[in-house]
Amino acid sequence: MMHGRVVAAHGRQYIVETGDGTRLPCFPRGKKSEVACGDEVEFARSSADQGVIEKILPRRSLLYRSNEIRQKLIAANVDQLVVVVASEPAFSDDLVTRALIAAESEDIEVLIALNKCDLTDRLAEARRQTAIFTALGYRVLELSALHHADDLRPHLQGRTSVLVGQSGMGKSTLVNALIPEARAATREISQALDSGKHTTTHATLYHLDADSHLIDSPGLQEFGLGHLGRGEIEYAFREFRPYLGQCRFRDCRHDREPDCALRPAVESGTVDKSRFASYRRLVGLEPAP
Ligand SMILES: Nc1nc2c(ncn2[C@@H]2O[C@H](COP(=O)(O)OP(=O)(O)OP(=O)(O)O)[C@@H](O)[C@H]2O)c(=O)[nH]1
Ligand SMILES: [Zn+2]
Repeated sequence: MMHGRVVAAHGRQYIVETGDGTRLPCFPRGKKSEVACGDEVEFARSSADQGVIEKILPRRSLLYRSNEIRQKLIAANVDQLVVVVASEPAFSDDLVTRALIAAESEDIEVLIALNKCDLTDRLAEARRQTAIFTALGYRVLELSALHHADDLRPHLQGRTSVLVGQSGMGKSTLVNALIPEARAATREISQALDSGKHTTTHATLYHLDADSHLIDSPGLQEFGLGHLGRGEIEYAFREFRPYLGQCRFRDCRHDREPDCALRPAVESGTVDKSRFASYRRLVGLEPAP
């Protein structure tokens, strides 16, 4: 049995890399594929150019994505989530909040990268949006992937980070600037996995240096929170924590229950109203926009 790390995931196919840099396309044993990019695995060679993943080693962390139908794993063993937003086009606060919740629930650090700061038309508005997160203690880094992508590099040092963002925020521009061989690597991986078909991989891990790694997860539109209960979601709103457990009812949803401890904090402005509105949408008290 060999030990390796999953550096690319596409459907049920994976590329596993060993310590000496050798790479092998692998399938998981069994029908259900629960392997994620970043996983440490034990695998065996089943033919000259293919292997079988026999075992997933214990994970430090695990992030999910989802569509309407099901949850999928996006990345394992990451220390940091980098959420790329931009001055334009406008970005969704709810999507950022979803990403933050996914990170909070796995104890992953968060960095919000506000990209395209060279485009100033909407910059003030974008800064108003990120200020809410800064006030909550999240780090926000202003960036221009086109001109100064290297500004992100120190924040990736010594960690495994996963980059997520809505389409158009400049995530690909950032990856290509930080990892010049990314395009070639992507081509190589899709060849190995799909024998030439033009499909993008769900997630790819790139090495920045010996102990700094970046996982790019294309087309990530939405963070699946289906695996989280209401209690975990409310806890992930870090500014709610002082009020949790203070309501009259233990299972208070902070909706219309009497003697709710959280609602007065929202009404007085101590807790940001737009964040409370996100909470209501995320737990289904309010329809999603
Ligand atoms: N002015 C400016 N434009 C940028 C910057 N970063 C990216 N862009 C542009 O924004 C557009 C979208 O960038 P992409 O890197 O393709 O965005 P993406 O987030 O990867 O989007 P998808 O590929 O749809 O997931 C492109 O036209 C980029 O050239 C930046 O820092 N400044
Ligand atoms: Zn309450």
